[in-house]
This record gives sequence, structure tokens and C-alpha cells, in this order.
Amino acid sequence: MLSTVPSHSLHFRTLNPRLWVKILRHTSPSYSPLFSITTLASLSHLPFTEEDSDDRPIVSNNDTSKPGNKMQQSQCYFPKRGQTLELVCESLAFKGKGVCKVADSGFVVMCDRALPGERFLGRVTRRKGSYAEVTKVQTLSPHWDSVDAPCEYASYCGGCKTQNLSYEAQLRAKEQQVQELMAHVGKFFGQCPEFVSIMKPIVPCGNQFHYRNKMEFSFSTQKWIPEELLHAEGQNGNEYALGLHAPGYFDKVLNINNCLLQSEIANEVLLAVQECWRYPQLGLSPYNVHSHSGFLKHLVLRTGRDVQTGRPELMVNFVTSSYKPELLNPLVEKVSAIPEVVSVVNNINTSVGSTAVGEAEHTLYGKSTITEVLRGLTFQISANSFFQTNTYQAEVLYKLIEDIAGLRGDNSEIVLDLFCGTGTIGLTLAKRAKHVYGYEVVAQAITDARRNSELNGIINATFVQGDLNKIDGSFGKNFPKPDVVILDPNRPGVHMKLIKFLLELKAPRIVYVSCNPSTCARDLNYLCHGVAEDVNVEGRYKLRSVQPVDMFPHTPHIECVCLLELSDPV
Ligand SMILES: C[S@@+](CC[C@H](N)C(=O)[O-])C[C@H]1O[C@@H](n2cnc3c(N)ncnc32)[C@H](O)[C@@H]1O
Repeated sequence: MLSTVPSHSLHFRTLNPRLWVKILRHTSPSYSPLFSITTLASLSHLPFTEEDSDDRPIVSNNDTSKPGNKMQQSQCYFPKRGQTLELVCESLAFKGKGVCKVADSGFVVMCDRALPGERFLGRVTRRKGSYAEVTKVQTLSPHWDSVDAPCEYASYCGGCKTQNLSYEAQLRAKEQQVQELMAHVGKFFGQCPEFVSIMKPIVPCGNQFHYRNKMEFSFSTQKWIPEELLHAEGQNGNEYALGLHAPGYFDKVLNINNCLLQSEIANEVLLAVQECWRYPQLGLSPYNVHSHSGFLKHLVLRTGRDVQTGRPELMVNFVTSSYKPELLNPLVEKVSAIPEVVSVVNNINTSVGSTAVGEAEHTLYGKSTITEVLRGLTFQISANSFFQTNTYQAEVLYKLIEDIAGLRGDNSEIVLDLFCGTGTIGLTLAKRAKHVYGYEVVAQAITDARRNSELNGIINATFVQGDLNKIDGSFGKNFPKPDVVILDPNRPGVHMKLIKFLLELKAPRIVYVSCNPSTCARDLNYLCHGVAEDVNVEGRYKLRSVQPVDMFPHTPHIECVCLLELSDPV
């Protein structure tokens, strides 16, 4: 029987910058671009707990028992709001923020868009207990890895944060982040002699631009103008905008005519819409998120591929606050004149929130879905179905998953695909498996997964809708014991109930695919070392490999594929 969870309220907190504060406080002040065993050795004793994920201060002003000690000095030192500091960025951490230490005190500050090695002046904007946030005022000397960002919006846009760091340096920073998290949150350094060989070098992304097959732009009554452009001639913050949200603003949008992350053809569509949607005679108004009035909410562009010709095919999705197709007609005519546009849909979203998913959908031109090919299988993609956003790198990722899953290929093994989405991973494994069982919470994704298996003539896959955070004793009764479990949760990671289930299930192999290395490291720690707060939960797995994959260049996101093997197979 599964034991009860003593303190699971802690479990779903996302590990936050405080963790980096602890790591950084104890590392050398000089920037070390590569993973350093010395650094990690000096860190291995640090008590990284999940308390690091809440907002309580982890240091106090009173703790000054050993004057002269650098760490103690840092505990006494707090910069003031508005104070300007000269800083050197040491590494990239949480959400791609640059991490720096104040000279002499070692006090940690975080700065958006500061690059490792960059010396700059930063103004303190916020104090957060044990660390402070600063905004960059002026770069004094750039890092030698800095490059000119090719995108004209790179300095202001919330989309790409590290475009002006060379791609090689971005990869090094991501690799270092994963290693440090696995060492300290996963507690693998020190406990695992093969740690260095387990950590694989990051797989770079072959296409560093134009890699996103889906982009969501927002219409707004308020065009965001960056501070440094405020006084430039002709700049007016009251104009309408269509583009991406300014970092930190839900109500201000940076107007964008071209985004280097999406396909060239998607940019053609964006420009076509930009050229005409403001014409007064069309009577189109952007949605106002304050007064909840207005019509146009989002423009979502999805790029797929015609299975027969291999040519790109595009879906244009107008998300509006009500159903008035006659108002959209001129825009539909304009975009459907572009030959690659094969589908124009209208999602109606009457809620006051900013989500682009509609309660109702109408097809205004062409088909209601587009297609894409992945690992030789065809997938139908509708406006709201989940699909890996970087198709090129998803091919690489799924090949890795297939290799790591290590199916014998004699169709004798059972695969359990947890958090299966539209079934893409399970379906790519089905040809080598006896049967695939997929579980997923979103009903529409399960419908898509079943349709995708039919479309590809796959009959050995079963997809079930269910919430994996709410499993009970009956979970596991409807499928045979798996040989391989695929775990692909979203950012919060795996719930303790499921961790315990997996530890009881004792599948020989688990492939953990993660888009958040901090929660991944936490869960791997539980699966390998048990749960410190619950002596009844013992770890049963050995970590065999951690393979970071760069799916999203110029952003802080990191994907990892990890292999776990049962310690004592019975
Ligand atoms: C990172 S996606 C992976 C999707 C899929 N494996 C793929 O590669 O396309 C995570 C999936 O987990 C699903 N999910 C999130 N929370 C869940 C829960 N509590 N129970 C079951 N599925 C959940 C999401 O809806 C999403 O489809």
C-alpha cells in the first residue's frame, strides 16, 4: 500500500532564484563558463532544501557571529532601492537572468539581459530578502562572447533574451545550469561517483532562427515604447499595437512586423495583417484588457507541412471576443491570398483573461487543421492542440528518446507514456513495442492522440484521459507492468503521488523528459535517493544519463532527457 505524504504542499513550488543565490554565494567570483568540479566539490555540503523555493528570507541581519567571513558580510549587506552598483555578471540562471555578486560583500543580485562576463552599472529595483534585482543602466564592458543581435527588437522584446550572447556561450550557460541543478537539487554530486560521465554535453539546435512553428501575437490598445525610445520623434504610447507583450506587462504590447523565431512565410502573414488591420474603414478594434471592450484579441500563426509536397502550410487563427465573421472578412481575404495559407479559423474567447484558446471555433477559409510529419508519422494539428513548437529539434529529441528507451524492437515490451499530450512520443515508440498506454489530463489532447494513431494505422496504442496528480489505488490496474515509463510532465514536474506509484511499480527503465531542469532534478533525487521527509519512501533507481537538448535558442528554456534504471531488478 502507498504511504501517505507528510509535507507535499512543498512539492509543487517552482524552485526560484533563491536557489541560485545559494549556489552563487559559494562559487568563485570569477566567471567560470565551464562546469567545474572544484566549484561543485565546494558546494556539495550545502543544504539545498525545498525551502529555497519559497519567499522567506534565507539569511538574516542578526546572523553576524563570524565577522570577517565573506558570507557573513553578505548577510549584513543590503543595497538600497535606487542605488547604482557596478557589477560583473557571473552566469545565467533562473529565467535567463544574469547573476552577479556585489564586490566585497558577495551579495547576490539578478539582472535581466546581463550576460556572463559583462561589466555594467545596474540600478537596484527590488530587494527580495536574500538577493536584489537590478536593471541595467549602462554596459561598461561587454563580454567577449557578446554578438550583435540580428533582430531589431532584441533589446526590448520579451521573447528572446540572449540573442546578443554567442550561441556557443548560450549552450555553455545552459549546460552549466543543468549540471549545477543535478548536482545540488538532485544531490547527485558526491553520491554518484560516475556523475561526470552521466552528464552529457548539450545537443545544439541546428536551426537557431525561424524554428518556432507556432507564434501567438496580441492585439492591444497600448503600444509599448521602451524607455530609451520614449522621446524619439513620432513615438506615441497611445497607438494600437500587434505584437508581443513587453516583459512584465500584461497590458502593453511591443509592435512587431517581423519575428526571427517564426517561419518566413508566417512573417509574410504577420506583415499582411499589420498592413491593414488599423484601417478605420474596417472598424476593427483591439481588445482593451482594462475596460474589456474591443474585438481583436490574438493572432496565432501555426506552420506545418503538406505531407504530399513537403511544402509549408499555414494556419491563421484570429482570436476575437465575439463572433462577427463579417468584420474579419477583409483580413481573411488578405491572408488567404498567400498560397501557403490553407486554413483560417476564428476562435471566440469571451473571457476577460488573456488566453488564446476559444470556447468556440469557426473555420473561415480552407481546412480546420494543418499537418506535420515527425519521425515518419503524420500528425493533424488543430488550432488548440499541443504540438512540439520546434519541429526540427523535436525530430532530434524524439530520436534521442527512442534510443534511450532502448526497446528491443521485437514487439514484446510495454510502454507507459505519462503526460502523453497528443501521443507523439508513444506513437513514435509504438512500432517497436507490444503496446503503448498513454495518460493525459486534457481531453482534447486524448482525442487528438487517438485520431493520430488512426491516421498512422497504429493499433497497439491506448490513450486514456486522467489527472496524474490525483491517482489513487486503482491506477495501474488497467495496464500491464511496463518495461519502460516515459515521463514528460510540464514545468511543475511530477506529483509526489505519482513518484510513490512509480517507486512501487518498479518498471526497469524510466525516461524522464523535462522542460524544467530544476523540478526534474528534484524528481530524480526522489526516484534515486528517496524522500528525505518520509523514511518509508526509498529511492530505487540509478541515474544513467542526463542529456540536455537546446530546443529554444536565445531563450532560457532547456529540455533534458534522462535515463533511470531500476537499482535491483527482480
Ligand atoms: C510537456 S507536455 C508533453 C506532451 C507530450 N509528451 C509531447 O511530447 O507532445 C506535458 C503534458 O502533460 C499534460 N499534463 C499536465 N498536467 C497533467 C496532469 N496533472 N495529469 C495528466 N497530464 C497532465 C499537459 O496537458 C501536457 O500535454
